[in-house]
Amino acid sequence: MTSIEVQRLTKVYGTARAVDDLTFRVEPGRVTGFLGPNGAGKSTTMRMVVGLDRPTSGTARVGGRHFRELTDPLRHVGALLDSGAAHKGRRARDHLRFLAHSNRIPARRVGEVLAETGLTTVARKRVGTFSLGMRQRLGIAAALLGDPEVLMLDEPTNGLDPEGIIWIRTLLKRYAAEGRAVLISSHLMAETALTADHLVVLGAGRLLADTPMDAFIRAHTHRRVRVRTTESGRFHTELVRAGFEAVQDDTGRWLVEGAEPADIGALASRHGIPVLELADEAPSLEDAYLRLTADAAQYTTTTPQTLHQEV
Ligand SMILES: Nc1ncnc2c1ncn2[C@@H]1O[C@H](COP(=O)(O)OP(=O)(O)OP(=O)(O)O)[C@@H](O)[C@H]1O
Repeated sequence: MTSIEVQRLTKVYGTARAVDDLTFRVEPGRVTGFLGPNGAGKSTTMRMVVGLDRPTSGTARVGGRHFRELTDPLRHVGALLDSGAAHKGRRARDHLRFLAHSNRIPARRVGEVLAETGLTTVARKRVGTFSLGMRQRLGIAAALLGDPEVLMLDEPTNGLDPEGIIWIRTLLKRYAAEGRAVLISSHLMAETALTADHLVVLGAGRLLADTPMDAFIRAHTHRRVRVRTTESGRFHTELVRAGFEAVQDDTGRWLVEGAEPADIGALASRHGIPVLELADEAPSLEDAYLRLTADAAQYTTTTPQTLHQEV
């Protein structure tokens, strides 16, 4: 089983450190979500993994080897970094045939990946006539062509329709379940929460978190209970008296921080306050991510040398 190993990886453009002393591993058997604000260094890291950019220092390896040392690299690493990479005048099938031939991949794989990505009926069309979503599917088909142990996709859902988004989610999970290493960058938090088991989060080129999804959400959010009552004012008074912190949303519901529904239900009952709604608000990946990146941005402006690493 193969992993991606990034070790003290640094890329400097001029005076900017696009990637800054980054160390993490993408383990086989799970989907790793690669998150970070625009310009955090995700694409640059991925480009260095597949040898499209040269590190200023440090290493990025696949199964212990540099990408350039791999024979027939598409058979080891499938990558989608730029769905516009295929020549516009070329037919989709010919594009894949060329890639298969140059990587000594059996020609039958071309038909298989066209079918897998839903492109069979447009295989003879020129790439220049493709929609954004079709180009994205072709990029994914190219990544899958060599039946690789490692899959690395930059924003795989870009341009995909709702059916396509479910399809790629299912495919990535299946690949991981087969023991492959899967790394996907994304800005779509709800989608990442459904797809990834593990997260690597960057901020300004540095590692902010390398942690299982559940642990990440737990570490950066509080549980909240949402309550609607007919006696809002009295309920709030009793909450405060019992030591709870609560804010009211614009629908009049109270959001009680760090509370359990049973405690809040019991409190309301003790004081004879009718409860119309009582719900556990599951914290989201988006909440956790925004909290972490906001904290990190604040921290970097004050103490740039000692950015917290949650590894
Ligand atoms: N070829 C280049 N020359 C100069 N600077 C570059 C180059 N490529 C990337 N950068 C800079 O490196 C930093 C990291 O960019 P990168 O594209 O890796 O971020 P990203 O996390 O993938 O962002 P996004 O979420 O917007 O795709 C940015 O500040 C970017 O401007």
